[in-house]
Amino acid sequence: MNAPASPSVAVASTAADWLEPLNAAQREAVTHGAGGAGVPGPLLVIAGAGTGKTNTLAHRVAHLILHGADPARILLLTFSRRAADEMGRRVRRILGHAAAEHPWLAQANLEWSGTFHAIGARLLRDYAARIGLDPAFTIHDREDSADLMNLARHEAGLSTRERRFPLKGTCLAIYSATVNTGAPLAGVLQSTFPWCAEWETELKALFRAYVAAKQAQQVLDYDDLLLYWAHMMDEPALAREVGDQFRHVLVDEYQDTNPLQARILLAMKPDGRGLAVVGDDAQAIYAFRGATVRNILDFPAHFDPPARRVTLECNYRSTQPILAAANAVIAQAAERYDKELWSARESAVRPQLVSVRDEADQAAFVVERVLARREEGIELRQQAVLFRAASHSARLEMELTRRNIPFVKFGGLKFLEAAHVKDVLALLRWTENLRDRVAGFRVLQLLPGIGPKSAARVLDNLAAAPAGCELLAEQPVPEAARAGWAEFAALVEELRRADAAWPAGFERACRWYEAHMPGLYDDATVRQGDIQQLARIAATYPGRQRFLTELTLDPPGATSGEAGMPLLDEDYLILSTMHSAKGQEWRSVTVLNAVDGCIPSDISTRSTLEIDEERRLLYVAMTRARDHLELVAPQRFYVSGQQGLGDRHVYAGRTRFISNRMLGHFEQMSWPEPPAELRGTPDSRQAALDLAAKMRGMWD
Ligand SMILES: Nc1ncnc2c1ncn2[C@@H]1O[C@H](COP(=O)(O)OP(=O)(O)OP(=O)(O)O)[C@@H](O)[C@H]1O
Repeated sequence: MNAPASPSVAVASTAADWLEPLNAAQREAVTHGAGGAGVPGPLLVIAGAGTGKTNTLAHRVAHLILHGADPARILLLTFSRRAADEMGRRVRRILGHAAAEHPWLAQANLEWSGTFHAIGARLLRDYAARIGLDPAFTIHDREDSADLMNLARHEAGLSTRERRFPLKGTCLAIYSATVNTGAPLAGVLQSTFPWCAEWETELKALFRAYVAAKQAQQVLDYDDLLLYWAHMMDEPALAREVGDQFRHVLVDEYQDTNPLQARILLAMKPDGRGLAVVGDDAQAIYAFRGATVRNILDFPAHFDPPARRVTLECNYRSTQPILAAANAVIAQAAERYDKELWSARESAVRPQLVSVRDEADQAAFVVERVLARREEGIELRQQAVLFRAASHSARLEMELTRRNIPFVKFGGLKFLEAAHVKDVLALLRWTENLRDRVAGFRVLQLLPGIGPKSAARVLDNLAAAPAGCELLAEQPVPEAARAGWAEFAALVEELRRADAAWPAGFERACRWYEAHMPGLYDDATVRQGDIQQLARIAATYPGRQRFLTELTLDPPGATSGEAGMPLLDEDYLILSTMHSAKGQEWRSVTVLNAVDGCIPSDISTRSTLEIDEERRLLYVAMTRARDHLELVAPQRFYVSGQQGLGDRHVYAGRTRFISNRMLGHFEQMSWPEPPAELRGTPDSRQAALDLAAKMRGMWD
C-alpha cells in the first residue's frame, strides 16, 4: 500500500521533532539534499560500528517520504531480508511519530526494499519479455546449482578423468567468483584457486555447458540474478527506464557489495543523483564471496563533483572500555577510512579475556555466566554467543540442551537445507517450471517405483514437448509406480493452474508429501513438524512465486535446539556465527574460541588480505556488545577422529589479534577460579595445603 503523496503539511509542523534525537553528523546525512528542488546528489555515509547507521538510513527514508517522495519510488537495498524488514519497521515508527496527525503516513509501505538478489529477481520478472526471459523462471539455490553443475560435469566426461578434476562445489565456487568479480577466469584461478589452474580450458567448457543447461531449463542461479540485471543495465534505454523508476536508491552495508553490484548501481544512477550508500570499511567481511572494500573506498570519485561524504563517529552502543578494546584490534588493519570512534557510555568494566582448560569447560563457563546475567535481569535473548565457524558451538549446544536452556542458532545448517523441506520446495518449484530438471529429478524420485533412470526419461520427454503441452499423466512410468502416478499427475496439474489458490494449494502438496514420508524417512514423524512449520511460513506470503523466490534467496537462518522454532514470546539464548551477527546488537556478547586457528580460522591465513578480513570479523563480533563482552580462550582442543575415549589434544594460543600490548584493555582471568586457599603467593599456598607433611605422615 502506498501512502498518498501530499506530506508537505506534516513537514512544516514537525520537522524539528524527528530530527532532534540525531547528532549533527547523522542529521547532515538524513537531510542531505532533501526538500530541495531537484534530486539530491550522491551521498556516502561512512559509519563506524554502532554509530547509528541503520538508524540514520531509516531516518533518511522517512525524511524523504515526509518531504514528498513517493515510497513506491524508493529503492532500498539491504544485506538481508531481516535487515529490510527491520528498516521498514523503523521507517514506519519514525513516520508515525513525525506525523501523528497524518496516520496514513505510518502505513507507508516500502515496496522496493530487499536484497540485491531479491530486487533483481523482481525486476527480471517485470522486464522478462524485453530481455528474452520466461517470466516463470525458477531460481536455484546453491545446492541445486551444485547439482546442475555436477550433471554438466558428468556429461562432459570430467568425472572420469584419471587425475582429479575439481568437485562440483569447487567448480561452482570458481564460476561464482568469476561472475561476481568480473575478473577473467585465469586471474581468478591464479589468485584464489591455484590448484585448479591446470583445468582452465576444461572449466571454461564446463561453464559453457552449465549456462546452456540453465537456459534450456529456464532456471537462474543466485549469480544470474545480478548478472542478468547488470547486463540489462548495459542497455542504455533500459538502464534509464529502471533508473527513473526509482527516484531514490539507498544502499546499506555498502562495504560488502561486489563489483557487479556496484556496476548495477552506477548504470542505474550514472550521475549519482538520488544515490546514497552507507557502510563501514572496517566491517567488510565478505571478500570470500567476491565483495570488495574498494567499492566503498572508490565511491566518491565516480562522480563529478565527487559524492558528499559524511562520517559518523559517535558510538551509541558499546561502553567506552568495550569500544577501546575493539578499536585496538582494528587499529592494526592496513587500509581504511580514518575515523576515531568514541562512546559517551562510561564504564569501569573492561571486557574479559577468560582462559579455560578446554571446550567442555568453555561450555560450562558460558552457561554459568549466561544464567548469572539472567538473574541480574538481562534476558536470554539479550545475550549472544558468537563464533567463527558453525561447528564451534557444538559442545555448548549439548550443554544447553542438557540444562534445558532454549537457544536459537543463526548460521550453520539451515532449516531449508533439511532433505524433507527441500523435497516439498522442489515439488513447488517443479510445478512452477516443469523444465527445472534439478527440481524434477528430486520430485519424481519421491514416488515409489521411480528411480533415476525413469525420472530422467520423464524429464527428457517433458523437455522435448512444446511448452504448455507437457502431458504428465501420459508419461511412461514403471509398473511399480503406476498406482500413484495418476494421483501425482493430477496434483501437479492442479497446482500448475494459474488460478490455483494459495496457500490452499500448498497445503494440498504437503498432504500428498506427508503421505509419502513414512516410505522415505525412518523418522517421518519428527520431520513432519518441519513441514507444518513450512506451511505456517508459506501462509504469510501472497503467492507461490513470491514464496519460492524469497525463500530461496533469503532462507530463514535459524535452527533451534527445540523441535521447531521457539514461540515468539519465549526467551532464548542467541547463538550465531560472526558473519550472521552482522548488524545486530546485544547487551552481552561472549566470543567462543578466541584462539589462533579458530579466529583467524586456519583456512584463512594464506594472505594478508585474508588475515585482515578475519581481524575485521573479530572486530564485528566485539562491537556487537552493549554492556558486557567476554572472549573465551580454551587452552586445549581434543583431536577429533580418535578411537573410543582417546585423549589426544592440541594446545592453542590466544588469537594473534590480541597482542600482548593490547592486554591492558582486558581483564584477564581463568575459569574455574582456583579455590581461595590456592590463590595468593606460593608461601601462603604451602601453608594452606602442606602436602609434604602428608607424605611424611604416611609412614608414621
Ligand atoms: N542519535 C542517537 N541517539 C541515541 N542512540 C542512538 C542514536 N543513533 C543510534 N543510536 C543507537 O545506537 C545503537 C546502534 O545503532 P545502529 O544499530 O543503527 O548502528 P549501526 O551503525 O547500524 O551499527 P553496526 O554498523 O555496528 O551494525 C542502537 O541501539 C541505536 O538505537
